[in-house]
Amino acid sequence: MDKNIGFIGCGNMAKAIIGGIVNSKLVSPENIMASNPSNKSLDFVRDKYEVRTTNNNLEVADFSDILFLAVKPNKYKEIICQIKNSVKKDVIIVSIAAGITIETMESYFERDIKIVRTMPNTPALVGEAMSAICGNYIVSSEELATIVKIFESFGKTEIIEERLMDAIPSISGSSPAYVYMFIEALADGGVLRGIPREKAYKLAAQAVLGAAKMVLETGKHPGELKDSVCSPGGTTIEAIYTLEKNNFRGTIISAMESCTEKAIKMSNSNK
Ligand SMILES: NC(=O)C1=CN([C@@H]2O[C@H](COP(=O)(O)OP(=O)(O)OC[C@H]3O[C@@H](n4cnc5c(N)ncnc54)[C@H](OP(=O)(O)O)[C@@H]3O)[C@@H](O)[C@H]2O)C=CC1
Ligand SMILES: O=C(O)[C@@H]1CCC=N1
Repeated sequence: MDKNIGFIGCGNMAKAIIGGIVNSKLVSPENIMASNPSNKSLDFVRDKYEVRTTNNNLEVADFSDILFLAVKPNKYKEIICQIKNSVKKDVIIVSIAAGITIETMESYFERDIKIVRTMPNTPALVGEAMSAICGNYIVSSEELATIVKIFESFGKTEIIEERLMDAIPSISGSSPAYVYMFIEALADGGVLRGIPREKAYKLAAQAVLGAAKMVLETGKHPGELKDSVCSPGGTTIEAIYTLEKNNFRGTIISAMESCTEKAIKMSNSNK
């Protein structure tokens, strides 16, 4: 792709996306530039992915046809005020922040500007991100398709109505964290019974990967797939009974509600 892609902020999420894009070879490293106040993560992406780096956000603003704002949500106002007069006229701004609406970003820019609001996740680094995407009224369908192509270089995408964006962290943006906790718990349970820890992580993580692939590739309902694991009178149904008694599903849905409430609160407070 013949576009310059910039990243203001080079933390966990920017590093994952840069790694995903470079690994996919969609864009050549010299067409990617990242800025950050401290050098550690810049040195990392420069050494590992051979992308351009700078401490100067304005240099990235000036360079980019597509500009990712990869800072914390509470920095968006400050960053947009800093760069708004330095970005290219037709730049597409890509937000990856939880809890910042398109309307809020438009108000920070104080003029018509192309904005695509997204919610990716860190598995971008291994080409397995899940990203929700929506554009503002100025972004054409071709421009949105270009952004989707970039996100598809490091994972899967869904176009989502903006009114649903505050619910996306709970299901795919933040959920890798709970899945890691689940994998850690599975491994601990194995270690409790004498399975060596490294083998326990592999056994647990591959079981989660395989189960996720079954949902995505068979198209079967997760309940049907669960039933096929539960031999009558067998081991699995004992585990299911314990999970149900301990409100496994209710606990996950409650956690997701907390996540979404936080995103809504952030969207309101960032206005
Ligand atoms: N982590 C995740 O799983 C996901 C995160 N997101 C979103 O991604 C965004 C970034 O999150 P994440 O990567 O986790 O956060 P990090 O804290 O890892 O990264 C933020 C980066 O911004 C840098 N920064 C701070 N101030 C400035 C500035 N003035 N100019 C340029 N860069 C600056 C920080 O540098 P320094 O450390 O030197 O201060 C840091 O490297 C957030 O908006 C978040 O909502 C979205 C989906 C998933
Ligand atoms: O914790 C956060 O706020 C960010 C957004 C989604 C994942 N991490």
